[in-house]
Amino acid sequence: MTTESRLHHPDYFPLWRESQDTLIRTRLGGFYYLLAWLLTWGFSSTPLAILPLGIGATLFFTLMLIARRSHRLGAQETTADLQRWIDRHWGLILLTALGWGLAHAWALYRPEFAPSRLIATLSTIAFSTAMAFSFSMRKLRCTTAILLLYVPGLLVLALDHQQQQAELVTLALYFSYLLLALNRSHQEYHTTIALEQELVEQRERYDQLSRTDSLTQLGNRHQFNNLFPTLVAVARRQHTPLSLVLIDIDFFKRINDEFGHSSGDLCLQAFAERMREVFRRDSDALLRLGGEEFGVLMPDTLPNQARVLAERFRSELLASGFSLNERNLPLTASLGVGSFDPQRDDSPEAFFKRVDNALYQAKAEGRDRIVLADFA
Ligand SMILES: Nc1nc2c(ncn2[C@@H]2O[C@H](COP(=O)(O)OP(=O)(O)OP(=O)(O)O)[C@@H](O)[C@H]2O)c(=O)[nH]1
Repeated sequence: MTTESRLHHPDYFPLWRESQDTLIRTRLGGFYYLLAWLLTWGFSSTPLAILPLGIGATLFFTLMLIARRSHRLGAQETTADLQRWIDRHWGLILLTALGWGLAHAWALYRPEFAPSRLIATLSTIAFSTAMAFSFSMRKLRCTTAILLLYVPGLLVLALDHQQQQAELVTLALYFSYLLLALNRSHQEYHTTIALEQELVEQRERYDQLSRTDSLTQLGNRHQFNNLFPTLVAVARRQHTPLSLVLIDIDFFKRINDEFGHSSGDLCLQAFAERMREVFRRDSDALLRLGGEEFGVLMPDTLPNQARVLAERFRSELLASGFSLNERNLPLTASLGVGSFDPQRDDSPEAFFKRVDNALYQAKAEGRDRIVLADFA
């Protein structure tokens, strides 16, 4: 199954979209955590005196950056693959958030960070704001990430709440705003996804309609034009058989003339139903190519198998005719049957022409018969 066709599956699309969004939005994040730490450390009063801590935290944020960047989204096969990728990526996001929350708390706690504590606090506000707006696809996880960013710092401020009251209250208020913003952003995100999904499904429906003959529900000429060259190319490349049966109803004009156009339509529908009963393989493509001309494309079908099926179709049609208003009318068809032969057919058009000539010959020889293009 291609990604394109999987996207039309209602369970697959939201996860696929979410993983794409997560990937795009996480790209820059890892870098800014590292930068914020380097600034906080570098502008502390004694960066060299806290070298082990400085290097340790730098390594941690570098590692997180590399892990995020290298956690790529491959050609994910199933919804379970996507779900696993999203879970793992959230693991990285939450771990980075915890790392930064602790770094911020440490910067608030230790006096050597006094000159750079504003950098750390501003960074916490920036990271949690970005989190609330950019990662709102999962509310619980995003709330956890904001808590991990915020709570360690708030706890440190609370320890010394007499001195830090203003900062503590401001940060706590901003925190409540972030939770409200996250809630709204979460709803907006999922409304947008639902709309997009509806569009994808609508496009699929229109696409299906444009490929289907509305009277018989078989594939139409447009579908044939798309499918035929592709199947011929596959048969040529993989050396697999491909058979084509062209069918034309005999004297169909008489039905229209004698019983009216709507009876002619009923006849075409019954004819298509009969085709579905005989050519039953999933891989067979049943098509209405024009007025009363039909085609069956049969991949992986040898000439003899195609001939047997075509003959069965012809004889059963002859035997049963067409029932109209409790009357049984005679109904026959002429058929051209052929298989793609790379030695003889240098193009899809040449193959079609060969089978079409066989159909023409079946008509010319008296109708209600099969002519094999391979021997014509
Ligand atoms: N009811 C109906 N008739 C259609 C439709 N499309 C084409 N036709 C009719 O199909 C008839 C085809 O007539 P012809 O091409 O002379 O073929 P035929 O009468 O089947 O004769 P042979 O093919 O030579 O055996 C015409 O009368 C068309 O109007 C359709 O969608 N509905």
